[in-house]
Amino acid sequence: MNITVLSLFPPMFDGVFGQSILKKAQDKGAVTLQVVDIRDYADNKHKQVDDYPYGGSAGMVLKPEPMFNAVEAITKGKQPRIILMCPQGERYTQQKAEELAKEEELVFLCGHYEGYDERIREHLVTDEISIGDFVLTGGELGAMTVIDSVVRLLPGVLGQEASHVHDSFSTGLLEHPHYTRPADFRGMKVPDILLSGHHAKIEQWRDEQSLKRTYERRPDLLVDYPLTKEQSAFLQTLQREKLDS
Ligand SMILES: C[S@@+](CC[C@H](N)C(=O)[O-])C[C@H]1O[C@@H](n2cnc3c(N)ncnc32)[C@H](O)[C@@H]1O
Repeated sequence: MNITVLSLFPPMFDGVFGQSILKKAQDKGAVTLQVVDIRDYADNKHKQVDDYPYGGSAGMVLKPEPMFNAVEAITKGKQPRIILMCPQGERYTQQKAEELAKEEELVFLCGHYEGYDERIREHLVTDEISIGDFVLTGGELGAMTVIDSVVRLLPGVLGQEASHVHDSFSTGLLEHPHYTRPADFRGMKVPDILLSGHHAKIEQWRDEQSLKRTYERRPDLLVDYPLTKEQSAFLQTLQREKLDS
């Protein structure tokens, strides 16, 4: 996969792209990550990329020319998804990460200041993504978040066993709890079942814990979740326990 980010602050990406899974994914050849300075595509003498809003109001607005110029130069002959980071966009989910991970080429546009000229949204982009109902200073942190979540899904990036298939949201539920050594830490003990070596029972415990955790923390995820007969029965037990408590 090739990912290009358009930003007014390219150095912000140095740390994140140069560490951990994003670095490994590049080293393995699973992804190329490129950050382009929008200012390089400004077509005026002073490399101005923003201007006052028509109609007047506080803040500056990103001009259309640099964004259009940059996208046209980068995408020559290709038709990649062009993703605008935007608090007014579709709220980002694991399902969207899985969808984007199937693409060969992605381009991210990071806004700044008060926002960007509306013609960018209307005529340049294919997707608008919000990483949550809050406002960041710029699209960079959002783009990093989306890129990280997409790249870890690419084949081979997380190693032989694709551990992300068990991650929260990938299954539709929250993931079960994890424990590691020591089995007894200051009197806080690891559940006996995990030390039993009984794989089928451990799987059942994990499945139930995943359901319990989702029921307690994110019951909204259960609304459309296709429960098995066993899961329905376990959920009813949890509901009865709640009523009795
Ligand atoms: C200060 S914000 C502009 C907010 C805009 N005035 C509004 O109210 O919708 C500047 C830029 O940060 C990015 N941004 C802010 N919040 C975001 C969010 N929740 N998700 C994705 N990008 C965000 C966008 O690229 C946005 O253009």
